[in-house]
Amino acid sequence: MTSHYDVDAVVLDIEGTTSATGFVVDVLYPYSRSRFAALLTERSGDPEVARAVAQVRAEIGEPDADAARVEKALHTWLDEDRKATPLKTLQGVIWSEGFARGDLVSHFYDDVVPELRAWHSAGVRLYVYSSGSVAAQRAWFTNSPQGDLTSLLSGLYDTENAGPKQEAESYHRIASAAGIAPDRLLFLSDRPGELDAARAAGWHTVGIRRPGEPYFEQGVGDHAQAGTFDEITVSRSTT
Ligand SMILES: CSCCC(=O)C(=O)COP(=O)(O)O
Ligand SMILES: [Mg+2]
Repeated sequence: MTSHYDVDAVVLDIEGTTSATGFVVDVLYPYSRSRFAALLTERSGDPEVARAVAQVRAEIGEPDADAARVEKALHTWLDEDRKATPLKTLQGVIWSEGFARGDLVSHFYDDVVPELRAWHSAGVRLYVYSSGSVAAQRAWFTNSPQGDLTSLLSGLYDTENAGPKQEAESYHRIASAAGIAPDRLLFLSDRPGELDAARAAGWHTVGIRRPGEPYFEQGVGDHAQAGTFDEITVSRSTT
């Protein structure tokens, strides 16, 4: 069934929504896993790396953890697919360099990019809100099989600049940063907890349910749902 939304902006989750979780887990995760050790030992003085390492140490409650212990924690979080902010920051450093080097090309489901172009042409602003870091998001949209998509985007939000994805406060923060009223925002995500938080902040929500994705069987509760982006029509009235 096609649903229609009159909104000023659509905010996009990535993994499970625009793009396949399998691609992230099978391609991106191994790429970062094999490069953490070098990053932690050779670039510990980089401010972004140092800040993330301090966050890992705080999270595991070991202020003096050495590089090997930090690496072990990162591997455990990877195995659990835990969306920990410092893990995502360090992955973002590694991935953005991998994309720039041409080692990586991102993935978008076939229905996504044509709809993003159509919504953008209709004057609807597009934002990303993902657990992946802003650096990773930028690299992801720059290096897509369909070319550089960053001109479609008005802003990028992650758990560092907006907060946890399952807390309503994060969605209030994004609405206020974007200068858009909550009821003029539509959030697309595969995870019911994220959709619940967005709705609690007054946003419209559509759960994206794609066969084979981790949340497909669980469903998206009582949120509106779509299997593909072309089941959603979006426009922006100017009155
Ligand atoms: C380009 S971001 C890489 C994917 C990732 O690491 C991630 O955690 C995505 O999570 P999402 O919140 O988009 O489901
Ligand atoms: Mg997701």
